Amino acid sequence: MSDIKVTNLRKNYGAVEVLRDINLDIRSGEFVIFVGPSGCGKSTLLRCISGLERLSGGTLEIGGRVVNNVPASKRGIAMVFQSYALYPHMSVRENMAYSMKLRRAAKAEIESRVAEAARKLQLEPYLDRFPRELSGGQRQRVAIGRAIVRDPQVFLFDEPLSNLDAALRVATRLEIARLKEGLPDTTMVYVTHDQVEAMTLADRIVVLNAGQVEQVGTPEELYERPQSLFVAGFIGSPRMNLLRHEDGTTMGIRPEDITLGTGAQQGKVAYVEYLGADTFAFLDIGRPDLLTVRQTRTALPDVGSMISYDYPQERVHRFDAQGKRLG
Ligand SMILES: Nc1ncnc2c1ncn2[C@@H]1O[C@H](COP(=O)(O)OP(=O)(O)OP(=O)(O)O)[C@@H](O)[C@H]1O
Repeated sequence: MSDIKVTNLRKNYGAVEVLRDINLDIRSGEFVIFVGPSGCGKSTLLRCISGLERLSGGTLEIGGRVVNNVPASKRGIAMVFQSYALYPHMSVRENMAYSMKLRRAAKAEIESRVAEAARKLQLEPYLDRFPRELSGGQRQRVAIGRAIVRDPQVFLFDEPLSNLDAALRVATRLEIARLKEGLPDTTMVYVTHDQVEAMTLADRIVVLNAGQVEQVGTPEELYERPQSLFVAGFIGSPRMNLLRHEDGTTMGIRPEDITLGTGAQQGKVAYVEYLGADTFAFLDIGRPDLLTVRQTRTALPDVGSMISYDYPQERVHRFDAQGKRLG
């Protein structure tokens, strides 16, 4: 069992409270992703789970055991960072074998574990290369392989793909998705600021805001039923249109839920963005913010023209003056 239970966790640096009142239940084998704006405390929470940081309050349990005072090396976890930190003078094989050698594991066991990890991560052709002879994506896979070899109960990832270029990010993201399929019992906790990673990899996403949990849910729950204005504006790109009413309540409508060329409401096309499969039209509807409309494979409206728009009432999200979801 490798479930993680966080109860009333608090973390201060001196007088500065970075995390407060964090309560989380991460099930054994679950893939959970922390997202939130820069500085909200994602990495700090991950480091508290790993044992790299001490909690200022609350309890942390891994596999039913309180680990507040258990050192990082004894928690049965492996961590993969954004900087892969491979040993430059060791081959891929040696890098992956190193932790088991330190533990004085039997040679045959080391070999079979390294071979298994290399197979899972498609690193077999590179086992005798040195890190300098690998691409960034391959290096990151070696770093993941090094962690797999240790056979952790819990895998922690801190923005593992953020140093990779766009194409490698996609390829390595798919590797991580496959890895997750191949390790169904290993609990994975992952920090990212990339929405696509969060939406595609996570069983559940934890949205953090200023050191507190804002909402926990499946990608679909967060997208379809954001419980607060904060989550509504944070999850989804381009972001949800948020129209504030005089009574303080806010109405939200996602760009893809609006149709152009129909309906009684009108806006002036301020500009359009053509992205190939998608087109974004930005309408001036006499409010401070432009209305973003996402269309797929339709003719571009003319900039400067007036156009009608409509949206189904059942796609509208409503929030009270405190930013809480209504209904
Ligand atoms: N050692 C430290 N001493 C003091 N403050 C710290 C320390 N480490 C982090 N902080 C502060 O704690 C807050 C949370 O930092 P953290 O790195 O967890 O944020 P994050 O959500 O991971 O941000 P990012 O997305 O930018 O990486 C920040 O305001 C940061 O300045």
